[in-house]
Amino acid sequence: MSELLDGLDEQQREAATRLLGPVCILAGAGTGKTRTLTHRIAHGVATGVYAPDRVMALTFTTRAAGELRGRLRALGAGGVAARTFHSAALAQLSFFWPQLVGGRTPEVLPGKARLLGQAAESLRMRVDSAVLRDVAAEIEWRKVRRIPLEEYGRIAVSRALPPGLGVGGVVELQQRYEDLKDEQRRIDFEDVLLVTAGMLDAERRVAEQVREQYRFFVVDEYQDVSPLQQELLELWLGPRTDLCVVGDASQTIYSFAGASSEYLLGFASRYPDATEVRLQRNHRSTPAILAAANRLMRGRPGALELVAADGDAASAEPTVTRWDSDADEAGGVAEAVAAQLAAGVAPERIAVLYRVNAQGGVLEKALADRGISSRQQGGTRFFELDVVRRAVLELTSLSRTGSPKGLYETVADVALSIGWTVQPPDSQGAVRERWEALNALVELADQASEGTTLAEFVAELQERQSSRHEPTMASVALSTLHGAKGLEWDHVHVVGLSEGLLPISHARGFEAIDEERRLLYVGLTRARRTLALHWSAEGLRSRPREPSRFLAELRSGTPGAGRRPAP
Ligand SMILES: Nc1ncnc2c1ncn2[C@@H]1O[C@H](COP(=O)(O)OP(=O)(O)OP(=O)(O)O)[C@@H](O)[C@H]1O
Repeated sequence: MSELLDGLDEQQREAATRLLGPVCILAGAGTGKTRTLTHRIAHGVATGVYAPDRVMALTFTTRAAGELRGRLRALGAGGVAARTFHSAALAQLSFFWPQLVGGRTPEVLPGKARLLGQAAESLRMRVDSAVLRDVAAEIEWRKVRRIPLEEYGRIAVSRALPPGLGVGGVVELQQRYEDLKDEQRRIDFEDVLLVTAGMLDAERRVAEQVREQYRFFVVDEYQDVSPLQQELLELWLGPRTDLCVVGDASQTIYSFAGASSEYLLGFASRYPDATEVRLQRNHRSTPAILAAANRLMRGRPGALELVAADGDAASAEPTVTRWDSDADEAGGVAEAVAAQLAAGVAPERIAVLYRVNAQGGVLEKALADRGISSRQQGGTRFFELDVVRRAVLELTSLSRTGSPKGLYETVADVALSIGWTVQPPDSQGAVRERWEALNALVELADQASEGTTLAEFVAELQERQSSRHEPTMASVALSTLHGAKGLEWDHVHVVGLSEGLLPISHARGFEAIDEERRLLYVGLTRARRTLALHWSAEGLRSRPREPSRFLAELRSGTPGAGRRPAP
């Protein structure tokens, strides 16, 4: 048996050896989806079942595509295409457009706001940027579901539309936006998929050529597929069935963007001959954390019962702490983080998670007040930080002219010239962040394998930049629950577990509340070793708050719940 299968558990191996035909891998949080997927592809390539350039691995984010590419390369399957739906479609569109239509491919709009503003102006509608944002969201909602504008006009009456416009206004604005876009020969993000699907559907030659190129398809995080993406996937496949999907219905947290776990859960009925494999052995968290996570999802469609791969019976129960106010909560969490750091935990192994971005600021400050550096996920990207840009620029030019020193010394010299020091600065905030960033670059150079040249190192930095694969900085992670998807930390704090924050106040109705439940589930399952849940009893202007309904569900049978953590 190929040694690529050695590091897999039994269920993972079963999934990784089913190389042909329709395969559906229902995989819970922390069960090693990416490992299974990448080893499956690499196994297929190593055994000669797949020609690497005929495999297409699809993801939903650039970060996930980059991670997949990196892992496949490391497993000897670097020739496999790992792309987002969007980039795969754009590549095909750019290739076929000049042949079919002639001329250059239409420019893709970087966002909708500007053109929507022009559309509103030409209709003499007075709307502010918040309304334009809401209308842009409506356009996206409609297009990823493949709903024509006329039909949208009929269903929009039951949608929460931006104030002041009415259904007629929203439809009119959307129509004008589409017209302007056509006049200017531009397309938007969703059009990339719509136009590519249209092209494949209408032009047999194009469909045949694309199908000839790609024979085996793999989709990661399949619970996030939208009707539009599903349609494109079916067009890519044609009559063939060599499709492997991996997903977890309990982690569907992008319904607002069109994600639907229906396709994942309905796979077996669409492909009656499909092989279905369930991954339920969780390699990440302790049994106590998994018990809480399982309780939260019990009875939900597609929920998988997670079992700890290493059953450490002595694992600590998740704690629940009530605080008097948000400020107390932030201070208390910062104290708890300080205690974890003092006990020797590395900062990058700790995360504080919350529902909305705005909650991050107060936490960042509370941590900084205690001399703890933190980093908000989704803040300024690593490679966009000023010092990192300068360092990459200098390293790139040095790689061309050549450097007399070894890789580590060269990178350290460049970092020193930009302000890095061997010892970290005492101060926090921006100074510390710059230091951490340069230090992360120096560490990358330190960890590079023996004999890596400067040119190779620079190429790796560029690959990391394009795939958003950021090096780890020695700081505590602050992240929204959405931003935490796919990540893991030893110690996780989730704050704001009160009604109105989680579930968030605008989540009304069973479906919307269930999406909030799944968001919390994603948060809980990020924790490897300890999980601390927090809520505060007083909101803005001293308004009293109730604990989140989800806490009651987690609490049942959780002995440590309801108590303050031990000092
Ligand atoms: N067979 C295995 N043996 C040991 N560790 C494993 C195995 N499979 C996965 N892991 C580890 O378990 C953790 C979870 O794996 P991974 O991140 O791939 O899971 P996932 O299914 O993508 O999780 P999620 O959906 O929750 O983000 C990782 O730390 C990974 O290294």
